[in-house]
Amino acid sequence: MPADSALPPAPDIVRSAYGTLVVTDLAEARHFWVDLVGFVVTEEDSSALYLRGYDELTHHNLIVRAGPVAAAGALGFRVRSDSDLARAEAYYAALGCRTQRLPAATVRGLGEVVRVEDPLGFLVEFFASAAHPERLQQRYDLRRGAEVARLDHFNISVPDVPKAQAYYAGLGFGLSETIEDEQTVYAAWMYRKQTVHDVAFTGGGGPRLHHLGFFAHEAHSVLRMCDILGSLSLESHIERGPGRHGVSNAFYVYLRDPDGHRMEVYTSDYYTGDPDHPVLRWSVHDPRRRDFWANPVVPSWYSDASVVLDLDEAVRPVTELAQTAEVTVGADGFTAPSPAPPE
Ligand SMILES: O=C1C=CC(S(=O)(=O)O)=CC1(O)O
Ligand SMILES: [Fe+2]
Repeated sequence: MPADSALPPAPDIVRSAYGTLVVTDLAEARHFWVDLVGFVVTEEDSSALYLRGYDELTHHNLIVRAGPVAAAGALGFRVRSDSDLARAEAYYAALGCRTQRLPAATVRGLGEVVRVEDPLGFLVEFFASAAHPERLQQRYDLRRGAEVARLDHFNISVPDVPKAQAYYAGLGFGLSETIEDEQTVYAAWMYRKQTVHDVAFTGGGGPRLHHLGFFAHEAHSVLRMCDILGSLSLESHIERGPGRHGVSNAFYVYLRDPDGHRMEVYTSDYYTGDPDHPVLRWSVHDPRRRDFWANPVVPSWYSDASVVLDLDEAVRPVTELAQTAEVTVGADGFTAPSPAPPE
């Protein structure tokens, strides 16, 4: 990767804005994401759903589209102005990445989009202008399920966490929290908007999408989502939690959709907007790091993630973890934290 000084200016990224999931049964996925989780349908046709949360003022936070293989498509970032689209093309060309400029409305509800295969192997899209559908923030009468407000973050599974951290630092992302020891950074959380993260890196085979994180305003929404699934005997969609994170301090639950794509309902993290915002570094030996009450992380949360597509819609090959694993799966199938250092 060229030194940052040799690169043209990076696009001014405002926030992570939408994810794209390819599903093998659109009707089944619609039932999960709309009927159960409660997303609002901005637009839909026979091949795709354009969904948004109740606070989202642009066209969508999630595109769910039909395809032959369950996979993650593009991760969408909002940039500040149209000139940032040209910056994105120049920046990624200088990185040796393939880029495409898509005419307005190619992605429903958006103006021109620059689509890129980024250096980590993910498909990302940059957009500056978007349609503004009906404002739903105070339509409490419509709220259902987890009452998701907006997309909050992407969590991506990467074989080399420091490489991912350096790439996003080059895009001007701040660092809010890490999980590390003297030798390794196992995970990191980075932001453009003034909250804990727009993107997080989980060490593992990649490029894979670990999960899409969606913000809800109240911890009650996390609990209500779990109660709804329990009431319908659909508790198998609950993978991990509910609980309180150590990292981010958010209250959370993770769900798996019918194709196994992971989503998180996430609430009450914190402000990171001051220029001297200090990094919170968690020891990998701290059992409270991922769940503040030290409830164990289920093995699937570390092992499973969604494969990703390239510009040609082909599934990207997965490179195995290229650094020390954060945890090892014990003989009983549960994770065993890395051994504490000798006293
Ligand atoms: O959003 C998140 C915030 C914290 C955590 S962790 O499990 O507490 O590390 C995971 C996460 O990246 O999904
Ligand atoms: Fe998350």
